Amino acid sequence: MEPVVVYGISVLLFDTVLSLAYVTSLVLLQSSGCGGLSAQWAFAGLKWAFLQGFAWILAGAEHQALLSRMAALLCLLSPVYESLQSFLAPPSEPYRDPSADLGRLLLGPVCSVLACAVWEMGFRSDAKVQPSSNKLHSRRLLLRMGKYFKPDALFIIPAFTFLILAVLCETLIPLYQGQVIDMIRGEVLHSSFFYSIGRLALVCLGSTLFSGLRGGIFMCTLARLNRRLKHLLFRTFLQQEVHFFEKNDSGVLSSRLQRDVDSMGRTVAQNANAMLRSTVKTCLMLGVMLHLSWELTVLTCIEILILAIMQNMYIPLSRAIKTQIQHCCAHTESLALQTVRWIQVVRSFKAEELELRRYSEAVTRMQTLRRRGEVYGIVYGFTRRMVNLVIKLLMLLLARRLISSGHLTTGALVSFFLYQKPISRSLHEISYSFGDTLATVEIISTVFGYLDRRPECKEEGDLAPEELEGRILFQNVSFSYPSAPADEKALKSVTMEIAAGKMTALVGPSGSGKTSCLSLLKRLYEAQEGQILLDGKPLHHYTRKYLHRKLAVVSQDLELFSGSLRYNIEYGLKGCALEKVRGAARKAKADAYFSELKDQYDTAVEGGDICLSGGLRHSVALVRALVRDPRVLILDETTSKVDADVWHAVLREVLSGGGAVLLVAHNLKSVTTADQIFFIENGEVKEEGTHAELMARGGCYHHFYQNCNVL
Ligand SMILES: Nc1ncnc2c1ncn2[C@@H]1O[C@H](COP(=O)(O)OP(=O)(O)OP(=O)(O)O)[C@@H](O)[C@H]1O
Repeated sequence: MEPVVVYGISVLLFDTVLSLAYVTSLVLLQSSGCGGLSAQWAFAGLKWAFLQGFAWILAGAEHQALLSRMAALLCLLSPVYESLQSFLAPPSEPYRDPSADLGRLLLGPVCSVLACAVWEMGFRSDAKVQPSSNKLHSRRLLLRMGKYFKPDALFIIPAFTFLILAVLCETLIPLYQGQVIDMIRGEVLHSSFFYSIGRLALVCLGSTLFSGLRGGIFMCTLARLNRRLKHLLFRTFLQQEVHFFEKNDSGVLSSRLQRDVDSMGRTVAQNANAMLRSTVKTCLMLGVMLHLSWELTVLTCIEILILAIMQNMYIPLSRAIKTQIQHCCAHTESLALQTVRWIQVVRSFKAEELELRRYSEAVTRMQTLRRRGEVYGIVYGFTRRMVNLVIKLLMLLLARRLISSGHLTTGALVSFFLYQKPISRSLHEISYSFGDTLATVEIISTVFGYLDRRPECKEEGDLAPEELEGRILFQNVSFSYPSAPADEKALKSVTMEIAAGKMTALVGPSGSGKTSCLSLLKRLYEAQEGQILLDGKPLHHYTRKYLHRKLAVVSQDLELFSGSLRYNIEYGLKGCALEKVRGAARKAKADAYFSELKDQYDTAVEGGDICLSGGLRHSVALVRALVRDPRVLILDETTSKVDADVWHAVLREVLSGGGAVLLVAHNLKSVTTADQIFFIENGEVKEEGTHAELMARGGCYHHFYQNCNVL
């Protein structure tokens, strides 16, 4: 036998001995007029102290909490029952002191054991299977979640007030209905009958009104919470370093932002609402039911115990399925998103069939999981109904006996039955909400994990000087990508100077490290060794906003955002006048083309009115760079696609203003005019000089140039 059962039985026996002693003394006390409610409460306090002490001596620390709960129940049940009886007693039949009824005193321990079993086996099993550190973690997360509701305190307080008022009204309805039924026989005055009807109508109206108000305010609060959380999470995403987006799939991130935030807000708010409503309702209803018939209440408790055990078996299964479906959903969504986004790649590899198969497999898996969940639900629902049916039959038999013996009126029986369904629903709701909240803990933890994530990059500085020359110096820069092993260096001790007013070119075979240099300049990554200086100051000392204005980049992957042409050109610049946009386009010799479009600069691009060709997209990117008045213009592999006129116009514009141009090109023809060329191979600067100097040297650049020309 489990030690905890032995301890439980021992505490029960001790309680019985104490109760017997009390009953004996009650007979004596009542004869001297001292056996009132206060005496019962005093005895309960004394008994609690004894039982606690007994449990403390008897059991070890791991069983203390359980025995304490049981002792509290054993002590509280009887005085609470008697107090409720005195509270609910009609004025015509005032409450008499608790009787020295041995049977009723022994019923206390039976009910306590039942209630303990319901709680420990039915509702607390979630907590039991979780290690205590997890429990603490869950509690901390839920408390933290509660803090996000703080700005809505003004909504929450009235919402909870309406909730309690609605529950009070709901609880009174069946009681008043029963009383009206008892009056229907016409043995009471008309005025009393109509008073009862009016009272019933009033609580019905109150319940509807308060429920509506509560629901409306909760919905409103939830919408506000959702908006706040989504804003916070999206802001956190945007602050993360590039590596974060390489590690995390975009589909999964978007699903976290939409689905998970919705789900965590909804679940926690709804469950807190449901738990509070159901707890208040259960306590009130239980009190009234005990008052109506304790025998029927015991039967109801037995039904609840069986249902709780069944539910306890069902919830972990359904929760596991729910989590699997959620993961599967995110995976399926990400598969579809990836395929649509990279449709050109998919098509060029003729991989449509493959992608379709992968997607179908994911959908089938999701369907299988959903079907399995539904089967569990059906079996569970069927068994629940069978238990309900059997208990209902037993109750009818018992009720017949009670009514014929005069212990119960028909109205009271109707009231009791009217309470029965809501009470089991309330208990079911409490345990479901509890389990559901715990199931959401994983989602909450993931979302909070993102919210707490600090970007792994240096804090931005505060330098933003009016004047900037645009001189860049790479000083012994070594760098390996965060996703690559530390010894796999993309750049190895690179030292080079990009002079202001000059055009510098980075040349080298594929994978040599050219783009890595640009990524470091854009501060997408941080170098592990060495530093990059801009006008003699480390790059990270400047504000990011300033850097992105002064160092304009035209990269290989030209992403245009949905929106107008103007939006794409002034992207990220606040309050940029149209004239400035036009001016930049004029300098890049693109204004004429843009002005011919239907809505000129307001023409929607990227999924909008027009689809720009590769060359025009590059023109947009060049104008976007020029509109910032950059001191350093970084061009990554753009020459092959852009119109030569536009390209030369842009270079002239920057160089004539004394700015620097850094060019990364495969088309070596465009670098022959550069003032300075750095030849990079395997992440190292192998040669530097002008085209003529490097060709004369006959080294790596010379070979590379010749190979490229041959190709
Ligand atoms: N995001 C990344 N994560 C890990 N390794 C990367 C990443 N990007 C590039 N690399 C590696 O870093 C090295 C340098 O790549 P980089 O893109 O800088 O070369 P590149 O000279 O610009 O090549 P290309 O001309 O083909 O664009 C290569 O070995 C490449 O595989």
